[in-house]
Amino acid sequence: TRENPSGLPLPPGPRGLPFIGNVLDIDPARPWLTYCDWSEKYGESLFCDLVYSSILGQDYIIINPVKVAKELFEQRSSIYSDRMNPALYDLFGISSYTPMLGYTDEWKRHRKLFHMTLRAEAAANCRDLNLRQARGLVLNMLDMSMGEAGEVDGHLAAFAATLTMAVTYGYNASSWDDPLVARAKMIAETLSTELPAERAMLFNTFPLFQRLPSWLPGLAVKRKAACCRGLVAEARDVPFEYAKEQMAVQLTLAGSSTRSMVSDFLRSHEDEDINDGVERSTRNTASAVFLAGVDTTSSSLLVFVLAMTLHSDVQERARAEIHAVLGSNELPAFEHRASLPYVEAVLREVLRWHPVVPLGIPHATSTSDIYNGYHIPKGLSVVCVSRMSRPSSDPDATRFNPERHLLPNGQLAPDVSCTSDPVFGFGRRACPGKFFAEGSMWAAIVMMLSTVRFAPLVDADGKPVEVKAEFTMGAASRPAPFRCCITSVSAERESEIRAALMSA
Ligand code: HEM
Repeated sequence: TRENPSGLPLPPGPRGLPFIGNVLDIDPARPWLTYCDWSEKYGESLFCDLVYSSILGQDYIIINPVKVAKELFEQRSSIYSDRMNPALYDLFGISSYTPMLGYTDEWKRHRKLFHMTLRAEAAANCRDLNLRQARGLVLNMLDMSMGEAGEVDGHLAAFAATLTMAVTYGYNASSWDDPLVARAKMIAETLSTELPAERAMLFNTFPLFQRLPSWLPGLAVKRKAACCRGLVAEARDVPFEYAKEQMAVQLTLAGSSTRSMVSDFLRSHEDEDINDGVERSTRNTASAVFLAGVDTTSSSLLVFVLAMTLHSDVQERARAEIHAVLGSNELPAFEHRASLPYVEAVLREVLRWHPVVPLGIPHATSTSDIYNGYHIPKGLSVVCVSRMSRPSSDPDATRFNPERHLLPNGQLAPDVSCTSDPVFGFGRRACPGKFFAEGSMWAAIVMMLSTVRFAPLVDADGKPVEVKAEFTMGAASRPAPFRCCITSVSAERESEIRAALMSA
C-alpha cells in the first residue's frame, strides 16, 4: 500500500494518532457527519474533493461530490471496484457473499447471474409478484388497529422477505415465521449487530485476535461467529436444494414451472454438467439476495411510512392523484405508473431523504492511482458520502419534499430516475438489485397510498402524539421506533384487494 513511485503527496486529511489513526475523531453513530466535516475542512477548502484518513491501520479516502464518485467509480472502474475483505468475514462464513467479494472472476460470475435475473427487463417480469405481495402487505396492515413501528416494520420486512424468497428460489414463504425466512433473518440481524466496520478492522489490524480462544473475555464475537457460520451454510443450501427439487418435480409432471433466479440458472445449464464451482457460485449469489435485499427494502419502506405519518399533505395529494387515474375501486397496477408522476416523486424522495445505507459499501483500489495531483495508494478503502452531504448552502436538503422531482407542469423532472440515484451506489459495484428494489417499492407504496392512511396517534385529550424524524445510526440506518395510526381509506378498494387475493 505504501509504494509511491510518483512521489506525489497523499490527499489532505486529519492528523491521526500512531496505530489507531483517526478512530477517536469519528462519531461512531453517525460517521458520515464526521466525514462531511472533514470534506469541508480538508477537501473543499483545498479544492481537492478527497480526504485521506487512517483508522486502525486501514487507509481510507473519503469522497464527497457525486461528480468525483462518478469519475473514480465509473470512469476508472478497473481500479476502484475492489472490496476490502476483513478476516472477520471468514469467521462469520460470509466472505463468499457478493457484496464482500473482491474484484475477481468469482465476483464477475455472481454479477452475471444477477444480470440474468434482475436486470431492468428481467425485473419487470416480477411485477405480478410485486403487486400480489403488496396487496397482502396492506391487508396485514389493515388488520392492525394502530401502528406500533415494530409491527408495521414486521409487515414490511415480511413483504420484502417473502418477495425475495419467491424471486430467488421460487419459494412461497407463508409468513415472516416461515423457517427458511426466519433463519435468513437471524443471520441478517447477527451480522448487523456483530459486524460493525471498526470491529472488522480491529481483527485485521491485530491478527492475534483471530487465533485467541473464544472463551476469553471480549471474544464472545468468535462464539457468535461460529454459530452464524452454521446458519449461513444452512441458509445457502436448504432453499437451494428446495429449488432444485421443485424443478425436478415440475419436469416429471411436465407442468408449467415456477421461475426463479436458481431455476433460470439451472435451466440455462440443462445440457451441461454443472461443476461444483459453478454450483457453489450460484448458491452464494442466491443467498446474498436475502442478505442485501430484505433489510434495505423494508427499511426504505419504513422511511416512507414515517414520511407519510409526518406529512399528511403529501399523502393526500398522492392519494388524490391515484383516485383521479383509477377511480374508487380499481386496484393500482404497473400500467398506471406513467400516469402517476406525483407517486413516482414520492418514491424518489423517500430514497433521497433518508438513504438506508448512508455510506454505501466502501470500494477498494486494486492498483495505485493519481487523482488531481495526489497519490492514491493500492489497497485503500474508498468511502463515498455524497448521499449524506447536506451542504449548509441548501437548507432545503433535509426537508421531505417530493416536488423537488417535478417540473412546474407537474411532470417528472426527466434527468434522473430512481435507479440512477446515488443511493444505489456507482460503477461496476452498483446495486444489482436496484431494478427489483424500485419495482417492489413502487408496488408497495402505490398499494399503501391507495388503501391505507397513516396518521399520528391521538392521546386521551384528542391531541396528536408527536412523531419525530429520528433514525437509528450505523452502517444501515432506519427510522427509530415511532407509532402511527393506520386506517382504511376506501371500503371498496379494500374489498377489491381481498377479492383479488382470494382469487390469486
Ligand atoms: C432500497 C433498497 C436497496 C438499496 C438502497 C440498496 C443499496 C445498495 C448499495 C448502496 C450498494 C453498494 C453499491 C456500491 O458498492 O457502490 C448495494 C450493493 C448490493 N446490493 Fe443493494 N440496495 C437495495 C436493494 C437490494 C436488493 C433488493 C438486492 C437483491 C435483490 C440487492 C443486492 C445487492 C448486492 C448483491 C450488492 C453487492 C454488489 C457488489 O458488491 O457487486 N440490493 N446495494
